[in-house]
Amino acid sequence: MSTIQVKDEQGVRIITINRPEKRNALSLEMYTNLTEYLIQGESDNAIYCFLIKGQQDCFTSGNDVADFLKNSNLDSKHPAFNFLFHLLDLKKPIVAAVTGAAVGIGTTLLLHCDLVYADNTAKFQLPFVNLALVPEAGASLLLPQLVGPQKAAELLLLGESFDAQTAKTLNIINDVIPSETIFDFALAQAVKLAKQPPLALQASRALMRSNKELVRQQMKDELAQFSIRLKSDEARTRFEAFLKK
Ligand SMILES: C/C=C/C(=O)SCCNC(=O)CCNC(=O)[C@H](O)C(C)(C)COP(=O)(O)OP(=O)(O)OC[C@H]1O[C@@H](n2cnc3c(N)ncnc32)[C@H](O)[C@@H]1OP(=O)(O)O
Repeated sequence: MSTIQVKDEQGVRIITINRPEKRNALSLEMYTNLTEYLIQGESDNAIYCFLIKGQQDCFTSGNDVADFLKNSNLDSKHPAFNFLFHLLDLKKPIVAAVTGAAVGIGTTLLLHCDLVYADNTAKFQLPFVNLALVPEAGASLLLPQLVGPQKAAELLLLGESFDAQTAKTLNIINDVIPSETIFDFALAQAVKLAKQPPLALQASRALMRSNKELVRQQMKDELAQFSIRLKSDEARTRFEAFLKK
């Protein structure tokens, strides 16, 4: 079974993260596949929108922590960061359906999505500092803009988990949807987007993201810090502690 599954339906490219035994932790190969599916979908004239989801009990636990230990050399071509830069440059809209854990990049990628739905099992967390790292995906810029600097400091510097209701109050997600219907609901919303006039949809989306170059620069600055921190003793100690647990 592939760890990233893809299915095209009613003009929507549905991307499902599928590595349940590791709580959908994202390996290098999974990032590469995610990026390929985004690139293919962008150039496919029959695709108008993306939907990203995980399993019913887990969205993604974020970057594979074991990979952090094995591959500590980072640049913009690293599969995780390459994926994030492609996400930034996407023209077609993205819907996300979050169920269970959405940790690290599992939460920050949502800041690049257009419509985000979660169920009551969703648990968001940004444990970058806890892992002796720094935020990525432009979260150090986008999150303070979205939730205010004090709340962003609480989420990013303390790195505690928060639930779907909190995420809704903070405007990180659009709505909380019952677990039984969340995937159908998210698909229906994606199909609605797919039926909009595509050029107007994409042009409007681009206008709403007029700070894109600022976000790109922030992502480059984050990457520079991230790669320094990733090699630090304090980070390696945290990764080893998690893996030994
Ligand atoms: C550029 C991007 C950066 C980032 O994304 S930074 C964030 C990195 N992610 C994390 O730090 C999250 C680590 N995972 C967790 O905190 C917990 O897991 C969860 C809260 C997500 C779920 O907890 P529970 O339901 O108790 O599951 P469990 O027993 O901890 O994990 C089950 C198996 O999955 C493996 N696993 C979970 N998350 C990861 C991960 N992120 N990287 C590698 N492995 C992971 C475990 O080790 C274990 O495996 P075994 O059954 O072999 O012992």
